[in-house]
Amino acid sequence: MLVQICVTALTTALLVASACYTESPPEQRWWAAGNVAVAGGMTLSQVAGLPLLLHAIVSYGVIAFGLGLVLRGLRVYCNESLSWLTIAILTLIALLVAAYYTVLAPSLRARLCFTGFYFGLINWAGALMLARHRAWRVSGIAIAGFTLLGLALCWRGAHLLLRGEPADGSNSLVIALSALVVPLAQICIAFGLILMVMWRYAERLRRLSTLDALTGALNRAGLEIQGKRVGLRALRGGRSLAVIMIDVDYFKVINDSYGHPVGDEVLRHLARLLRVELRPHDLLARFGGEEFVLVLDGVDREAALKVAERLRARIEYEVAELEKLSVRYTASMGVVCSDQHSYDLIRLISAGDAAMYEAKRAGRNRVVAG
Ligand SMILES: Nc1nc2c(ncn2[C@@H]2O[C@H](COP(=O)(O)OP(=O)(O)OP(=O)(O)O)[C@@H](O)[C@H]2O)c(=O)[nH]1
Repeated sequence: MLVQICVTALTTALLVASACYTESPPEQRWWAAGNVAVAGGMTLSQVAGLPLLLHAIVSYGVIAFGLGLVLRGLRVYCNESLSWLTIAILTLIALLVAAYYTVLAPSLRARLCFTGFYFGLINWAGALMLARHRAWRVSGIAIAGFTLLGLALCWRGAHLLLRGEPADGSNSLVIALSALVVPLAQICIAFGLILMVMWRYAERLRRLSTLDALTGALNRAGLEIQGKRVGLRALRGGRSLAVIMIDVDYFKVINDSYGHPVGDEVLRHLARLLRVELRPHDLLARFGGEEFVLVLDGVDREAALKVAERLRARIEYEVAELEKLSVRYTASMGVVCSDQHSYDLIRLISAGDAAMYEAKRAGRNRVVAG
């Protein structure tokens, strides 16, 4: 039990330290608070000489409360919530049953059996919550930890139920094994939870570094990474790759007439409109100021021209409804395809750009093939 308390203290310190980072998400704070409560409850249950109320009853309530906070953190991580009422019920059940087997029908065996099964089930509920979220690669270690801890606790409970008083079984293989498995599972859970948060940070950073903050389209870095992938895929599959360069006409006039915030809204409006018209695997990137790029896999020159013409007409027809005003705008487009050029995205973009400028020179609001 001393090993278990030491490991609990260590994993709690780890979770608290990681939750102290100012940008830590709320779930991490719930996990840290929950672990502090569990560690406190375990210590209370082990300190001899404490009043029976604290030692045999309150301690289990505190552990159940701590596990409730951990569950709340897991729900927050999965973008759901767990009410305080549920946590209060979890705590109350532990308190009432512990009180029953301490005061009304005193039995250490029954109390330990119940808490083994009860805390085991709560840990399984944690594993289930994460499993339902289906991010196995990210939360696999934490799921394994919760499952293992639940298994060890239920196993201990079942052993006590079948074998009699804890004193009889304290030297048994089951108790020895569970004393090994419980700390191992606690370490798995602590590292698994921290890993989940780190993974989320990494994913957020990756998104931030490849997406344009204003429109949500890919930025140049994102286009470079994903464009290369799409180009290779098309080349290997023997499919055409089309690029459409889109540039808003007289955008400076929109900025100068209505102000930069309205110009920004127009760019957002255009990105939304383009996204709606595209297939899920097409790429949309903001190439610079008011210029966007579309990369279409498996689309030849004729089909790309049709797509561009459809988009041009849609942009011309649509009205960007902003807070107090409506703005109409048009766009010029340059269309190129790997059939006439190469699969090299940089070359396709520069050829598409030349075609787009041709469209500008020819009077704007038109599509030119390169
Ligand atoms: N609101 C806003 N304006 C931007 C942004 N990036 C670039 N711009 C503006 O976009 C305008 C681009 O102007 P120009 O290059 O002259 O192009 P244009 O007015 O669209 O003219 P043509 O392309 O020839 O039809 C400039 O005024 C830039 O300040 C942005 O993120 N938001």
